[in-house]
Amino acid sequence: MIRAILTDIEGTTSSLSFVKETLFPYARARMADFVRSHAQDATVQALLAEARAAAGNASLDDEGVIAQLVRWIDEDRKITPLKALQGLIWEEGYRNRDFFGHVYEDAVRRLRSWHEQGIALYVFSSGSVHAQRLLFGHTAVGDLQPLFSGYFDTRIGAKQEPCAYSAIARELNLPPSEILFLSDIEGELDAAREAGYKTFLLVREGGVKSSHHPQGADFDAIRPELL
Ligand SMILES: CSCCC(=O)C(=O)COP(=O)(O)O
Ligand SMILES: [Mg+2]
Repeated sequence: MIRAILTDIEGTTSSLSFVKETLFPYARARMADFVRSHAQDATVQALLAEARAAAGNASLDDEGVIAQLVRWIDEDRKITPLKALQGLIWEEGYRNRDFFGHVYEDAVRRLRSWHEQGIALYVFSSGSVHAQRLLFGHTAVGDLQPLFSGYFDTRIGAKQEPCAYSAIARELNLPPSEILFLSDIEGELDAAREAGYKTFLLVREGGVKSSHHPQGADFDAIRPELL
């Protein structure tokens, strides 16, 4: 019996195009100004130090770090300090209503229904926990944060490593076999399955099918017998 559902965001609850065509360009265009204007902020300083470590170059100056961060955005690298900085930049975008967090209608409906049934809902995304809360807190249908019991990002581990899913199960205090993980990426589902989770692949528009995970086009394809 499934007691908790852990969901990915990009390509799963939310469209790839919202992340790649709205969020990423918004942060890319503002990264340099944001870093320069917050260079004295302790949180930003710590993230820049983490970015230098991830780049393997402790002596990079701020302009060098900015250039590295922009390269990572262009390469869609899931580097933890980059993801944290993007979240801080997106905060302004949500606050100014430059965009809403995109969540598919079927995902909103099923998340609400599972929440009503008492199934605990969690998020696991490469986007920072702050960015996850912002996205679900500012959707076109309102604040969806009350549906979720918790959020995880790559600070707990990489999404294609089974140990990340084991660590999340420990945090949830649940056996992995009672957690269903939803994602659009087979490698993430393989890692979750190796950790003992149940899995479901979302094959939304342009998505890639799997030979070995239950799958469907949207959340409505997640049949009650899977839960
Ligand atoms: C939290 S919204 C932005 C998502 C993001 O930055 C990203 O890289 C997508 O990662 P996911 O693990 O949700 O596929
Ligand atoms: Mg995804």
